[in-house]
Amino acid sequence: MTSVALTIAGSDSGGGAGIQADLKTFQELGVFGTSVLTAITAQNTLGVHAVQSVDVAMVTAQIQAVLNDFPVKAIKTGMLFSSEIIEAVANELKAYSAIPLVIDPVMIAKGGASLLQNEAVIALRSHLLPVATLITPNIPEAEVLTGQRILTERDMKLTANRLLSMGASAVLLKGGHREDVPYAEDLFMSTSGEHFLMRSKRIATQHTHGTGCTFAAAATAELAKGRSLEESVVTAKNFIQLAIEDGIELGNGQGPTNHAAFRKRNQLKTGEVKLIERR
Ligand SMILES: Nc1ncnc2c1ncn2[C@@H]1O[C@H](COP(=O)(O)OP(=O)(O)OP(=O)(O)O)[C@@H](O)[C@H]1O
Ligand SMILES: Cc1ncc(CO)c(N)n1
Repeated sequence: MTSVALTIAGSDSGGGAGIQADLKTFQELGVFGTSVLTAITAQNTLGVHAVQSVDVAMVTAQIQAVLNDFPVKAIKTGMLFSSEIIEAVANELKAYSAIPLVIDPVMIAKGGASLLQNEAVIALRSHLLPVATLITPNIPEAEVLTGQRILTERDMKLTANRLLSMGASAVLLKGGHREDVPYAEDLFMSTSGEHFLMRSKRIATQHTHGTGCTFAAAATAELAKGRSLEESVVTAKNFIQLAIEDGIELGNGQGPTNHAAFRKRNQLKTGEVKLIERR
């Protein structure tokens, strides 16, 4: 049977992030993608030029339309924009707690534009973090969620632990923003005690628009296929590594990654991503 995943996120007219990145990633990983739009952004590789949120009632109607009809096996949230939308999403998903839920706590686009209203951080923390099967913050997002500064690997571990104590079942803290190390290293930690770092070569490129969305969407697709959390994040890391490595130079700014790279190579490049400190 075809595996189905749902993304609840914002539209990126530039196609590299948001709903568009999620649907492309689902498709590349062999999963049927459904979507609920929370906001529309007028966006390209140079930045976010305008944002308009979707009415809360319309967000709710989309979620009901999808979940009442499709056998959704994993759900991902991305840009949620306001506390009203966060509350509505949390409320609608209450009846579906058996479906794995990946929360990508999108706050700020790479160019600096805000994709989440300041006061909505509280709603994210209180309504979605506690029901997350996996939360995938980047370093600045994890700092906002916990109030802890992250400068070192030790800080990453302390912060991931803090996010678990705030209610998430597992945390994947992305290290893309750490410029003090020559590699791109993400930390996985779960309440079951599992813990490892995923290290890959840091690629020298400015074309990293949508890396976070793509990573979380790949993990969601794998969960929809019934893979374990650990397998899903490892595949997602391989997927994003190849997508960045095979970047397609489009636009005049921070370009998108190549969502087709993983399938094109048709295999995991073993050795590309190292798992370290596995416990
Ligand atoms: N230059 C790079 N080379 C290799 N991997 C990278 C690079 N930059 C980011 N990554 C990887 O991409 C994934 C996404 O991390 P990142 O911290 O960039 O997310 P993000 O800031 O949420 O992205 P965005 O906001 O653009 O969606 C992580 O697995 C990270 O290790
Ligand atoms: C719509 C949207 N969602 C998420 C991001 C974060 O990459 C973005 N730039 N745009």
